[in-house]
Parts: sequence; C-alpha cells; structure tokens
Amino acid sequence: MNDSASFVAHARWLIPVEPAGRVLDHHAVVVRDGRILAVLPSAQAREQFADLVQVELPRHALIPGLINAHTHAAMTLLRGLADDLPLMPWLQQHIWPAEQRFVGPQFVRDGSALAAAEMIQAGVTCFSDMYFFGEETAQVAAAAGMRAVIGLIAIDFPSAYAADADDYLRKGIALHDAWRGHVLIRTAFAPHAPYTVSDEPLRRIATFAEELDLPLHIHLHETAHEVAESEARYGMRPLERLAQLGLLSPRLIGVHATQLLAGEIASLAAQGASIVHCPESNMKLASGTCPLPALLAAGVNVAIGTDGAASNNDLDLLGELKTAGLLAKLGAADAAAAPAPALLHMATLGGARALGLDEEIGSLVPGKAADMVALDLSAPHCQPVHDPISQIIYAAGREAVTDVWVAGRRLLHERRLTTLDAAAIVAKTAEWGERIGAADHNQDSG
Ligand SMILES: CSC[C@H]1O[C@@H](n2cnc3c(O)ncnc32)[C@H](O)[C@@H]1O
Ligand SMILES: [Zn+2]
Repeated sequence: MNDSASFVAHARWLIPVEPAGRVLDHHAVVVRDGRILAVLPSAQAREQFADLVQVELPRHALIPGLINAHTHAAMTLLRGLADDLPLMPWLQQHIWPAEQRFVGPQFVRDGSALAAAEMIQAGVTCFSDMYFFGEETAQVAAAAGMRAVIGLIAIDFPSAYAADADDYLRKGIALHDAWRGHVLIRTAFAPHAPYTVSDEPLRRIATFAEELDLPLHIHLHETAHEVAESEARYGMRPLERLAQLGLLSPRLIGVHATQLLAGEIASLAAQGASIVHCPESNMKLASGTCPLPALLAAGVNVAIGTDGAASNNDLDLLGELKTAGLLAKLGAADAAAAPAPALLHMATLGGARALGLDEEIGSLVPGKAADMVALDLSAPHCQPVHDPISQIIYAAGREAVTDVWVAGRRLLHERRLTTLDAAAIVAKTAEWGERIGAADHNQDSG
C-alpha cells in the first residue's frame, strides 16, 4: 500500500449513504492504508489525526465511489455507430457485424481504456463488465486502479474470442483463476441473454456459479419481443425458464427488466435477486420501461448501469440517475417516486450488494475500502445548496467531479487523471474511429 493511501479528507458535506439520506456538515473521512478508519467531525479529526496528510474539500460533497453495474466497456469504440434503431436490428444488422469485424484483444484494450478514463472522470470507481476478451478489460482496469467485476461470458455463436459453449466456459474459468485473490478485480458469470444461450450452458453456468460462489449477470426481459419469442420457443417467459434451469437465486443480476409481471417482481424479491436498471439504453433503443418504483416497493435490490456506450451513448452514471429519477416520476405519475437518496443508493450500496461487494464498498463507513468521490458544488448551476444529494443528481452531474479515490489511491486529482494518459487514449481512439468509420456495418446494404 502506498503512502498516499493514508490521509484525512475534510468535506463541506459528507454523504455516507449509510444511513440513507444522511448528510454530515463539515465532516472528515480518516483513511489508513486504503481503508476507512473513522468518520467524524472535521475539527475533531484535525486534532486526533494531525500526523496524517489533510486533504481539503471546502466546497465539496464527498460520496462513496459510484458503481456502474452493467456496461460493455470496450463498446466506447462503437459509440454513435448505429443510432435510432430498436434492439434486435441494432444488434443483428449493425453491432454484431461490426464486432465480428473489429473485436480482438487490442480493440478491447483500447476501448476499455477509453471507458476507464470516462468513468473515472464521472466518479465511477467500480464497473461490472460483459464483453469479449475480458482478460484485457481486467488488465486495463487494474492498471488504471479501478475496481471491476469481469464477466465470464457465454453466447451460442462463435466469435474471435471463443468457438463454442465449452470454449467460452473454459476461457471464463481460466480468467477467473488468473485473477483470483486480486484486490481490485473480481469475476461474475455473464451469459449474454436467455435468447442467445441454450439450456445446457445455462444449467452448467448455474452449477459453476454455486461452486465458485460468483454472481450471475445476464440481460433479462429487455424487450417485449424477447418475452414473446421465449413463449413461442420454450412455452414460458425467460425468467421462468431461468428459474427452471437453476439461475433464479440471490446470485442473479438481471439487466434491463422492462417486462415484469407482478408475480415476477415478487419472486425476484423472494429470491433476493438484483435488477440493474439501464434507463437511457432502454429509452434510446425504445426497449421499454423498468418498473423501478414497483421493484423498490417490493424490496428488490436495484442497481444502476449505463449499458455500453453504443446504446446510451455515454458512461455518465450521475446522468443515468437523473434520468432514472425523472422517468420513475413520470411513469408512476407520482413526483414522490424514486427520491434522490434512493437513486444514490442504486449507484452505491445497491450496486455493491448486487455484485456481492457490500462488505467492501458502497458506503463510507469504518472498515470499508476508501472508494470515494468529491464533487465541487460551488459552480453557479449548483447554487444554492439546499439539499446536497438532490443537487448532485439533478443539478451538478459529472462535471462537478474533481477527485476520485479507489482503496485510498487518488485516480483523479483536481480533475486530472493520475493513472491514465488521456491524450494517448484519445489519439488511439481516433485511429479506431477512422478504421471503423471507413467500413460498412450494415449487413443489409450488400
Ligand atoms: C457476449 S459479450 C456482450 C454482447 O452484448 C451485446 N450488447 C450490448 N448491449 C446490449 C444490449 O442492450 N442488449 C443485448 N446485448 C447487448 C454486445 O454488443 C456484445 O455482443
Ligand atoms: Zn448490455
């Protein structure tokens, strides 16, 4: 652990997330060896911990690091490639052909570095990824000092990454073994979706997830078309099929969930499963609306994700929270739906719980890792600060993020990336932009 992992951060407002909705004025977080030792009034901290470096955040709110619970990091290189399409034509006619043509280790490395830079600048300290060549994303995240949960993917069709179901599983387990015990990198099984993974691999994945004690991350009930196709093909809805195959458990992280019956919400709650809400991707692809207020009312653990940059088109998690709040209020015709503290919970403790990391991250309490984000609320568009939590979500946004720490290491220092070379990343991205832009991605255009 480096020296800088021990310090005292003094914030104008400290928002620990636990207990929910609490805002502490003029409080400090004492960090020792990358862990939170204490949270206490600043004046007291200055006396008791005078020997440590004092970090001053006089105009700032200090919150737990944000957790992007569903993304495809390397898809930053496909940002804006195919807008204004619904999910299946978007995937089948544009994204999958482009991936077949371009995705390889270097693509994933460069795209993941771009995503890491964007996410750190937006206050994201941990992301859960689902993409080909996860080893590359793991290396990029670890080198950047970010936490990541790398998806051990499975899909029924061959790719540059793997030939068949056995190959995907073998490579996934090798990836898991290679990173076992790493401080920042974890893994999760990540079968793509019920409509692209057959029964046999899904059954095996459920068994492996139990044996290895890993989460199970899958796109689920993303569109009405997915549900109708499952009914026609299997005689049941996707969630029911997953339940029959042994996937419905506290490990399950279902992403999107725009089509849920009341009984399905009840069984997700009863099983302790988690849902990742991706409102902007759902809106952009016109996939449907995740019933956030009903999920929260039923006690389902809800996290938030951006999805990939090709269907969003950014990795701005605070922006995603604002969208989630506005959409919930409109959809429920209830301005009290999804209050700001509940939204912040989704991006912190809710994400941590979904990923099985809630003992380690998700709130600013003693014992947890010092994953923290400082936001400067002094800009005109953030003034006055009646309610810092509301301000962060509805007025400040990612532009206010000035400093980011993971396990006490400062990855963003007064808006400057410390572990990534932004100029080099942008230059490499421009090269990919030219290569990808020069190609024809529309499978229908002959
Ligand atoms: C097996 S790697 C992940 C796979 O998922 C594709 N993808 C990206 N966004 C979505 C989405 O919203 N729904 C379904 N699939 C998606 C991505 O392009 C990769 O092929
Ligand atoms: Zn996705």
